[in-house]
Amino acid sequence: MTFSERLFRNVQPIWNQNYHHPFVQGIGKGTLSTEFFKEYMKQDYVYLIQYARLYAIGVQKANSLEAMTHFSQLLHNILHFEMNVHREYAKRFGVTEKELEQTKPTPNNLAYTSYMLNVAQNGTLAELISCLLPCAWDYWEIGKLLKKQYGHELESNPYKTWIETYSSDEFGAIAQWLIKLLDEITEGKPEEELVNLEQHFQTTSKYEYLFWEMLYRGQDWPL
Ligand SMILES: Cc1ncc(C[n+]2csc(CCO)c2C)c(N)n1
Repeated sequence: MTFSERLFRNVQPIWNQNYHHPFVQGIGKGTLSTEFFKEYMKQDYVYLIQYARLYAIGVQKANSLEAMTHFSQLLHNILHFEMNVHREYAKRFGVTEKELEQTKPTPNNLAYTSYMLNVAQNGTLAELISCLLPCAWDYWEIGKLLKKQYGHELESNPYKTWIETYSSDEFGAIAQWLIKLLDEITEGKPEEELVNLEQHFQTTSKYEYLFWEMLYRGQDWPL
């Protein structure tokens, strides 16, 4: 079994919770209120700004020119394409780009990105990938599952673009490339190191769940 197969198998209890989360299901059915989705776009926008920095650190820590080039491509794509989905939705819902950019991250959002940035800056390339992979992989799985479950009524779903984006082969290819690289660089590594990497993978998977929770519960700072 490859390391990524082990990660995938062990993370299922967490990812299942993500998939069944009422916020995610609301996107799939198209019944999630505009107000909720608007808040999600705002929080996710500032999340992606921080996430993009992880790819920049990937450029810095890459173990080959090929990996370096790929990380820089991912950095470009997130800034120009994925964040554009957010900008388009925001425009549709009357949120300006400035408003998006100036969103204050909630406690969970800030904790999630701070955790990844800390590991990325102080850890190895394998640690960096273990942290950022659940985000790319789990969303692809969610996108595919929602498309399978609700694909027949997608035309009338206001969140169609979101579902189409994350279930697409292009997004799948991002996760697949990260998986391949992680499997390559962890081959033959001692169990102790793999346990540490799996810990990062599990932690950021739990943060993915907490991201949906914070949106659903309207988490904010107390003061
Ligand atoms: C909280 C949160 N988690 C995951 C994603 C999805 N996502 C973010 S970056 C990326 C890979 C892009 O190269 C993917 C799939 C999101 N938007 N928001």
